[in-house]
Amino acid sequence: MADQEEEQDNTGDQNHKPQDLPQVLVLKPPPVLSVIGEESFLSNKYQFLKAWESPLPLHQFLTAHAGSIQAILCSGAAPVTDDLLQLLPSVRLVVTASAGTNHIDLEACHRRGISVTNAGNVFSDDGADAAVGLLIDVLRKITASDRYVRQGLWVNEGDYPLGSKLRGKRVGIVGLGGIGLEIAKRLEALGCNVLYTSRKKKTFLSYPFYSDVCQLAAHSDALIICCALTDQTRHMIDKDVFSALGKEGVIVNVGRGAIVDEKEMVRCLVHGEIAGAGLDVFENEPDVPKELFELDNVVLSPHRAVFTPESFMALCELVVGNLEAFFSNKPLLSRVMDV
Ligand SMILES: O=CC(=O)O
Repeated sequence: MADQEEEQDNTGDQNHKPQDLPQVLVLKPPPVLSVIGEESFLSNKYQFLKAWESPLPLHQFLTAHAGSIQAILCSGAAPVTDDLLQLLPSVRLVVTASAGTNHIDLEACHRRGISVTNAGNVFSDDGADAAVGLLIDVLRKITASDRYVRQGLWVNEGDYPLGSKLRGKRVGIVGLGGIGLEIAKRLEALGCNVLYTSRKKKTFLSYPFYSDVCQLAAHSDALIICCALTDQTRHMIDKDVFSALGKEGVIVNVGRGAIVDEKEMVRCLVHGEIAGAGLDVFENEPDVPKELFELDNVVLSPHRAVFTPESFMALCELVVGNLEAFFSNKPLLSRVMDV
C-alpha cells in the first residue's frame, strides 16, 4: 500500500519523481487549505504525505513512511505527540500553520533535536483587530442591539439600553506577544489605558506591568487574553481573577479556551459577577457552553479571530519559506524558541 501511495504523484511536479522529493507529513488538513486550495498551499518542491487520504490506519501509514518523513506540517487539528515522533525518527522539523503551539509536545521536540516553527506574526493584525472588535462589541452591545432590531423589539419595546464608553477604559492585556502588542497599539489609539502581564516585563515599553494576573485584573476594566496555552497558563483565569476583575469587568479571549476556567467564567456571567465577555475560543471546541447562548452580554465567535484570506496568504508564504529554509540549511523564518 505504501508503495502504491509513493507511486501516486500528488506533487504536480513533472520533473521529479515524487519519491526523490523531501517528504513532509500532513496529519490533517489545516484550516488554511480550504481557503487557499491545496495547489497553492502545498508547494510542488516537496512530497506531502496526506495522512487523512490514506486508507491505512494512521499507525500503519506512519510506519510505512517512517524512515523518509523529514518534516511535519500540522495545525491545532492534529496533535504532535512524543508517541508520534517516536514513530518518525527522521523528522527534524515541525511546521505548524498556527500561532499557538499547544498541540505540539515542544519538550519532546527539543529533546529529539526537532525544530518547530509557527505562524510567527502573520496573524497579529487580524487577531488584534478581532480582539478589539469583540471588546467594543461587548461594551457598546453591537451584536445584542442588532438582534434587538432584527427581532422587531425596537418598535414594540422601545429604546435599547446604552452601552459603555471605550475611551478611558483600563485594559489589561494577558500576554504581550505579537498579537498583544498590536492590541496595545490599537487600544492606545482609541484612548484606553493599557496595562499588561507577560512572562517577562518588556523593558522597551512604558505600559504598567503586573507580574500577577490577579493584580492586573484588579486594576483593569477589561482583560484581553492573548497568551499561549501552556502548563503554566491552563486555567490561569480562575475564580480569583474574575473576582478581582469585578462586576463591571469584561473579559475577551482570543488565545485558547483552556486558559480560562470556563465553568467558572460561565458561572460568573450567569450570576452577574462580571459584566460581559467576547469569546473567540472555548475549552472544548466546537462545543460552546449552552448557558452562554442565553446571555446578551456575551459575544461569541467560532475561533476565527486570526483568519482572513490575507492572513492565510501570508501564512502560505511563511510555511513554504520555513520548509525552503530548512531543506537548504538556512535559518528558519519563525522558529519557536520557548521550549
Ligand atoms: O488560533 C489560531 C492560531 O493559533 O493560529
